Amino acid sequence: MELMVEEQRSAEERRIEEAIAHDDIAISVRGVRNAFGQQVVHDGLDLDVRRGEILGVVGGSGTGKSVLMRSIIGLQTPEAGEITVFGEPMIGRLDDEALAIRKRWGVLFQGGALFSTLTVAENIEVPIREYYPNIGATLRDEIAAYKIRMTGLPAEAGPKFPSELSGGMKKRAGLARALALDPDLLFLDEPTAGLDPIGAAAFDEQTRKLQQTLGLTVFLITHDLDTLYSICDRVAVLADRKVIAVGTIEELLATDHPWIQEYFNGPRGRAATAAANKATDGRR
Ligand SMILES: Nc1ncnc2c1ncn2[C@@H]1O[C@H](COP(=O)(O)OP(=O)(O)OP(=O)(O)O)[C@@H](O)[C@H]1O
Repeated sequence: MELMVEEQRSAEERRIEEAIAHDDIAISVRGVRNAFGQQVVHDGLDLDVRRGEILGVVGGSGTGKSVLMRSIIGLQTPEAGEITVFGEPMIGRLDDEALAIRKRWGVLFQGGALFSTLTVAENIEVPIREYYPNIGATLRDEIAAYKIRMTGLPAEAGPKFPSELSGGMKKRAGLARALALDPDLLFLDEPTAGLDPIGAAAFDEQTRKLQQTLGLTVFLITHDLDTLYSICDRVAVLADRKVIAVGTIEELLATDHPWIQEYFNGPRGRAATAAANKATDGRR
């Protein structure tokens, strides 16, 4: 269900659509510096996210994964550097200036961040109300119902409040809200945190399926090694205030950075490798 009707599209929106269709780099981050008082979180951070990939973002606690995501989506203003999304500069752009690009992404924040006083359907409708105030209640409800189905939630979830949902259902409701505007870019901050392994694997599978069918570019922050092995095309590693390496897991394993070796070759990393190899063998 495409929300964007032809006459609503401004010249800027058309330019962004062109970029989305043709640019190979969805997000470009160059020389970004973020600091909170004396604490420097990023310094000279560079990263490219390729169009159509799932990029996993990993790093120790506090290395600034969420701050990086917030910088890209304009919730945090870096002290220095450049960030473009589909060629549009993001730093220092006022909310309404970057509106056309903001409509093209969806965000699932850590913990889901659903509005507790709104039902699932009402939560999904929030971005539609905000960005497309002319869309009527009936169409809004239809879109919400469609997104509920799309993320694997039962139809009965629509009128429920977040407090009535399981952890996995809350994540799916958050994902449904992130997909409300048919985005091209999806930001997921630790989507499988707090889910049991079966729920986490199902969520990963849903993410992969949606990414493939909708042609999404996904920026995915995670600590979950299984997620990295099962659905990420490439992985970016944050350490020492920068992205110290980015590539496939195989490419990362060929580097000799101690954190990367410890992370992927530690006991949990080895278990995830074995599970991934078993899954690949099973598919042959
Ligand atoms: N608004 C803020 N004010 C002050 N410090 C902040 C703010 N936001 C983040 N920080 C600090 O920046 C650092 C990076 O935080 P961030 O949440 O990005 O880490 P992370 O890599 O996502 O960690 P985790 O894996 O634990 O979620 C932390 O030390 C955090 O305390």
